[in-house]
Amino acid sequence: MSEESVILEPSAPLDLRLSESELAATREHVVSFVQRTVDRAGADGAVLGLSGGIDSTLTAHLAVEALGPDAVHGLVMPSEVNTADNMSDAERVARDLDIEYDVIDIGPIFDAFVAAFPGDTSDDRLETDPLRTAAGNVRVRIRAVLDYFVANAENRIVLGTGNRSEALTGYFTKYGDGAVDCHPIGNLYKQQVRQLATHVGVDDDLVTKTPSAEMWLGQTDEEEMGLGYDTLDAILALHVDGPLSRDATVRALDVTAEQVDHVVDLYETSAHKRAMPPSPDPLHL
Ligand SMILES: Nc1ncnc2c1ncn2[C@@H]1O[C@H](COP(=O)(O)OP(=O)(O)OC[C@H]2O[C@@H]([n+]3cccc(C(=O)O)c3)[C@H](O)[C@@H]2O)[C@@H](O)[C@H]1O
Ligand SMILES: Nc1ncnc2c1ncn2[C@@H]1O[C@H](COP(=O)(O)OP(=O)(O)OP(=O)(O)O)[C@@H](O)[C@H]1O
Ligand SMILES: [Mg+2]
Repeated sequence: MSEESVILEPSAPLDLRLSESELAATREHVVSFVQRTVDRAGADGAVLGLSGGIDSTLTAHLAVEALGPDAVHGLVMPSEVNTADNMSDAERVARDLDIEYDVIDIGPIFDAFVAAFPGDTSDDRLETDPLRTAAGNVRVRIRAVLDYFVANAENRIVLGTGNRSEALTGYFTKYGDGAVDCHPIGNLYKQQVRQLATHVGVDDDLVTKTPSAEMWLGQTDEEEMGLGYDTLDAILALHVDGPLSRDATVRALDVTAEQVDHVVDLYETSAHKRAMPPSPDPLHL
């Protein structure tokens, strides 16, 4: 973590945990959602990217429960900014679930994109924003292209792995990891993703791993967003999704007004990522 970044947690975090019976109901709800979505699409199964992170691991577990291992295809898509540990965890998940999977090195595809771009794409520039984010988003979008190649070729749908915390803050790449056919765990805050993962039997080291988009070396979600998931989830649940005012949220969570404003800003500035691209109203000439 860089010296200037500070991740603040509330002194009294909101307890968003689900009870065992709620976890069982949520599991059943998501599994039947995946079954229904595949059925309605007339598809033969699903494809998803496996990163070794908890969102894709939980989604893969629930997809296998819904469709059976033969109907789930995983893609592990490393590049030079992914850690070997994460990629071997991704393969471990596929092997443990007994699903078909491919490992596709996206490094050469990314290099071709960079080589085709007419501007200065020297390594120094690619490691500094705004090009660092732009380049990371290219990697994410390359994975989406490969997901859809498999979906088209094998009559599958693409399963997204986005959760509610990411959706409400816009913490995903538009038309990258957001380019999917459905989000099975899209109603769960990150804390609930971890809890459901434990409930369905995901290994503890995967549940407790530090969340990272791996768009560049050393990236972590919490450092980039400027607050920890427990704080973020609590503010989302009470204020953005819930009825509490800004001041009541500050009092209830012992967070600062600036933290609440920061989350509201993430929510408001990412509205375009949660909507269909707009066109002007029809003009009847
Ligand atoms: N108001 C508006 N109305 C319509 N469109 C608007 C817009 N503002 C920006 N845009 C468009 O959106 C673009 C910016 O959005 P986008 O291209 O997504 O790029 P951006 O949001 O800048 O970057 C993606 C963010 O998501 C994070 N991420 C990505 C992938 C995975 C994960 C993870 O958790 O694993 C996290 C990543 O670390 C980064 O912070 C602009 O360049 C513009 O084209
Ligand atoms: N190297 C990769 N290979 C295959 N898929 C990937 C890779 N990196 C990211 N993805 C896909 O993009 C999704 C979004 O990444 P994200 O980091 O939000 O989720 P995660 O890695 O599953 O969990 P966490 O947020 O805890 O790191 C992943 O769930 C996965 O489907
Ligand atoms: Mg990740």
